[in-house]
Amino acid sequence: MLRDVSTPTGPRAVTAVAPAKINLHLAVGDVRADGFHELVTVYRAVDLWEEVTVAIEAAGPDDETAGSEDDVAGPDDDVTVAVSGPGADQVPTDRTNLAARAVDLLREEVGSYARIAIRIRKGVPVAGGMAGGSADAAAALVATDRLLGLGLSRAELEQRGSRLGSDVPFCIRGGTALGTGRGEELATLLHARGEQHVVVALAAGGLSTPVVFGELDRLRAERGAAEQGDGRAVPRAGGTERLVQALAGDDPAAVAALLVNDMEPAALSLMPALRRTLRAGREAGALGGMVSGSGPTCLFFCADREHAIAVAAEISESGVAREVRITSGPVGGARITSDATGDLDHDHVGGAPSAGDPTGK
Ligand SMILES: C[C@@](CO)(OP(=O)(O)O)[C@H](O)COP(=O)(O)OP(=O)(O)OC[C@H]1O[C@@H](n2ccc(N)nc2=O)[C@H](O)[C@@H]1O
Ligand SMILES: Nc1ncnc2c1ncn2[C@@H]1O[C@H](COP(=O)(O)OP(=O)(O)O)[C@@H](O)[C@H]1O
Repeated sequence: MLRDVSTPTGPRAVTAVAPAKINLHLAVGDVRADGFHELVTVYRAVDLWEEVTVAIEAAGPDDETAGSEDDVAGPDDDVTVAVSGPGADQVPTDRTNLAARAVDLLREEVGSYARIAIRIRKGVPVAGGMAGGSADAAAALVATDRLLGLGLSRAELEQRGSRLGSDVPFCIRGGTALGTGRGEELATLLHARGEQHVVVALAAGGLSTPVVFGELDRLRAERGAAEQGDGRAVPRAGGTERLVQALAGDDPAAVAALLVNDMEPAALSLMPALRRTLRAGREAGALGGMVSGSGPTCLFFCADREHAIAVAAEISESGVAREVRITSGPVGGARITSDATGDLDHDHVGGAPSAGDPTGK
């Protein structure tokens, strides 16, 4: 099954893209014994993309030693990572990079010694609650599978992805899906085809996902005693049925009325300035606004693209956001955009559909 990566035939560099996600519904349950929280979420892939190129620099000397200890974790320079685009300086370039971990996972599985160069172009806000790192892992898995000739199915790639992060399987799958477990168990929502146009307001700085989950636990514990009715309780989202029904239709206002994010109070507690951002979006006439996942990016849902452009302009003018973008969804999941022969050649690397383009188009 494993292609001989030392031969000059076949792709020597593969580029894949993977989309950002938003959570239209994010219900967070209690923390589990493994430290993760039980989630019920409606994921949607939107038109902001990470682009990952995975290239073979040189093959290892003796693939026949596959299975020896050496091939399990190669020396540090076996996999190199270069990152470009907005926020690149906040992304690790060592083996902890999720794209590098994805490459390692597949190399380890087949005992490949190939030296790999990874190039990431960021198009998703870093640490913004839109799964940029997970999208890197998703794109890297898809690209490495092709590069090493593994031929894994989408389901097999998603299963590998779940070992790298809860959001990774969805970044592979794309579209709209119900996520359960810690977010990695997916069921595609085939009828949820209504399009959403969304204004994305980036904050100055990021929020750490585990810190926001921790803050939610803290708030719930602190206010738990008050859940009898003094209004201080941290709300918990109900079921997804009505939202799923609304997503099958073409009324963006009906969808906007049903958006919910249990993590929002925790993100607001850690970054109170986000209240101003949410207020600015409401005042700009958005149909609905919410913090994106663990934040601090805020999302504003609009009637159509023209409406989104108007809302974006007003939010931008109000000065509450570091940067404002427009995007839409659903879009598909991770896919290969270039399967080049020869050394890593950036002129041949297909551009991500919208990486770095503020309009998302
Ligand atoms: C909250 C969500 C909502 O989609 O995304 P973001 O908004 O951060 O992008 C996700 O659950 C984030 O998924 P992801 O970023 O892949 O998280 P992981 O790497 O799996 O986990 C990072 C850490 O977050 C916490 N975590 C994550 C998922 C989960 N269901 N419960 C958790 O408590 C754990 O502390 C874990 O160690
Ligand atoms: N490719 C990557 N590999 C590893 N970490 C990453 C990668 N991209 C971003 N990060 C880091 O992971 C953390 C979360 O980033 P990101 O995935 O962009 O946001 P979020 O988890 O909020 O959706 C940040 O600290 C960021 O530096």
